[in-house]
Amino acid sequence: MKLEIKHIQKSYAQTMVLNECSFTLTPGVYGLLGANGAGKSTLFKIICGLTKADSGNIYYNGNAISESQNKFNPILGFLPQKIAFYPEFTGLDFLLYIATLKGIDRQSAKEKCLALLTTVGLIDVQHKKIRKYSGGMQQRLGIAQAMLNDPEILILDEPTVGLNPKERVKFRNLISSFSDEKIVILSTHIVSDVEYIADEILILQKGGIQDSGTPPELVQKIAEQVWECSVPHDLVAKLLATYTISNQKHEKNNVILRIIAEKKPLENAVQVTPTLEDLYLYYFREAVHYD
Ligand SMILES: Nc1ncnc2c1ncn2[C@@H]1O[C@H](COP(=O)(O)OP(=O)(O)OP(=O)(O)O)[C@@H](O)[C@H]1O
Repeated sequence: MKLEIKHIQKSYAQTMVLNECSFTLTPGVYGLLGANGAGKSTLFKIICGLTKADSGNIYYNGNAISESQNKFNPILGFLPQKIAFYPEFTGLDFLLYIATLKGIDRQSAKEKCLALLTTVGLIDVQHKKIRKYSGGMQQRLGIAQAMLNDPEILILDEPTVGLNPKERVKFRNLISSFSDEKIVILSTHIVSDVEYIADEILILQKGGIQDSGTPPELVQKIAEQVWECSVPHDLVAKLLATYTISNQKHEKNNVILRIIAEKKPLENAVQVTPTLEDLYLYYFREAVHYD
């Protein structure tokens, strides 16, 4: 199973969003990391045939999907960033409706919907109207609809938005159990969500995949560039303006700063083991603001 994204180009008016974007996915879980506006949703919509690329193509097992989107759709599951629910539908009715749209036969549809509602922890509220669901419940229903056709390729745009910590853990387990022999690609701003489940991280920046690798491989790139040091409170503002700071812990008399820098930033700085969170800051420092 192979999904190849080749030379995708996409602009909106004068803004180039994707520029010669190319990468290949085989079965596994991929975390797509990118700053706001990097083009993650655009890329997903192009793969799903909801937005047209200006040029380039996508191949599934060697076949260009633009020429056979209808054949490709049944093996695809997609959770868009903003899903349009019918608020007066119940959770079960909504899934049955999506099952009809996906062409799942009526007999197995109900069975599948109930099984998925159980998996995402909504079975007890299956007859409740969606407008009464919390944000996290709606998100879980969105994840369920994406999985309804047991897709070979599952694309989830910010799937963990609105989930509480307990739901996040459940989500990770759900993806791990689902991902066998499948391609799962998810975007998120919450680095810890992909740190544990993604086999590979893809860094989307400047219109293309700038870097990719397992979390330990990627983190290795900044192995000697993460420092911790204790500084007085009145020095923090100046250091924030000078360095990329991935964390600050305020203590009674001082502040412990975690600084990403090629050279030792302060006399008392000690090198520490980098995390994926540090790496995110390293790549997207220009896009991160503290104001
Ligand atoms: N339909 C559209 N018309 C014009 N510009 C668009 C359209 N869709 C997206 N854009 C712009 O393209 C860029 C990429 O947007 P996209 O939503 O793909 O990024 P993203 O990485 O998913 O961002 P976020 O993490 O904020 O959701 C942004 O500058 C956005 O404003």
